Amino acid sequence: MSFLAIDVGNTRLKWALYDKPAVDARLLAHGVQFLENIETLAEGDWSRIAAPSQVLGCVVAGEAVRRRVIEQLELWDVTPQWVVSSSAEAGLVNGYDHPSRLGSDRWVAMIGARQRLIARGQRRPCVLVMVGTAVTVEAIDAEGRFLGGIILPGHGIMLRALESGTAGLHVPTGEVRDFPTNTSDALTSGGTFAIAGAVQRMVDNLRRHSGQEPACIMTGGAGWKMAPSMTVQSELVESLIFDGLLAIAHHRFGAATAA
Ligand SMILES: Nc1ncnc2c1ncn2[C@@H]1O[C@H](COP(=O)(O)OP(=O)(O)OP(=O)(O)O)[C@@H](O)[C@H]1O
Ligand SMILES: CC(C)(CO)[C@@H](O)C(=O)NCCC(=O)O
Ligand SMILES: [K+]
Repeated sequence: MSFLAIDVGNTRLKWALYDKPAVDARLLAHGVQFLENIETLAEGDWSRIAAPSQVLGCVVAGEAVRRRVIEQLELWDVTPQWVVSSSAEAGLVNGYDHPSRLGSDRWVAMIGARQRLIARGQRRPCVLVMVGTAVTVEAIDAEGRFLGGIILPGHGIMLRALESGTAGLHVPTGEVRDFPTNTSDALTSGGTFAIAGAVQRMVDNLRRHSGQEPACIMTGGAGWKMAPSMTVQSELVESLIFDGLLAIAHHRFGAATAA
């Protein structure tokens, strides 16, 4: 009955094992590996967990990485399924020009966010921020339609771009300050304000569009670093991609299992 959910980002693979493919599932085990260490999974972390009966993943790291993950999954007699963004799934409608070109991590996280609001009886517009290797900021209306979103470089990419494009910006990580007075603080605050400012702008856009105050939900490996510097009130939910994978699995496998 157990269900393995996998999120393969551009830097790290995150996995979580649940007792069933359903929104009320219990977490049994979880872990994370940098992409360069994927080959250790079958003989390492995954050798210590019970064989899952279903596997559902989302991959944005490319086909070669996906194949390396599939090789590790050969440890068990299970055929993994991979989420491809579609025009509608699990209560969310996709407004992208070409729905399948939307990153599956964005799609899955939005499904997780929508599910979370509905569970609380909050049918309100929502801005979803995902802070990973890249940062995405999505707008979802009160009816569950993804209106559109933005992609910007993550903190690490911003810093590396500045380091490689200039002579004088090789400095240690600094602090976030309102008025930075040294290079380290100026760079760290610049990256942080870029992300916080982009979120503020999307919240303004969505408020203007919908005439309602949007909820703001944040997720991703570096979400906790951004949380203290946000200018809009936001809720940090570390597990949003897994919540989304559970919601999709619930629709795909759960109904059949319960019948
Ligand atoms: N102070 C900071 N604030 C925001 N982001 C930061 C900060 N410091 C580092 N980062 C960036 O956060 C990025 C994402 O971190 P992490 O690898 O934990 O996220 P992730 O969700 O696992 O990423 P992915 O899913 O893309 O693999 C890193 O590339 C790092 O550059
Ligand atoms: C934007 C990222 C890198 C965020 O992880 C990923 O969702 C992706 O590769 N997306 C494909 C392009 C798009 O979403 O429009
Ligand atoms: K991600």
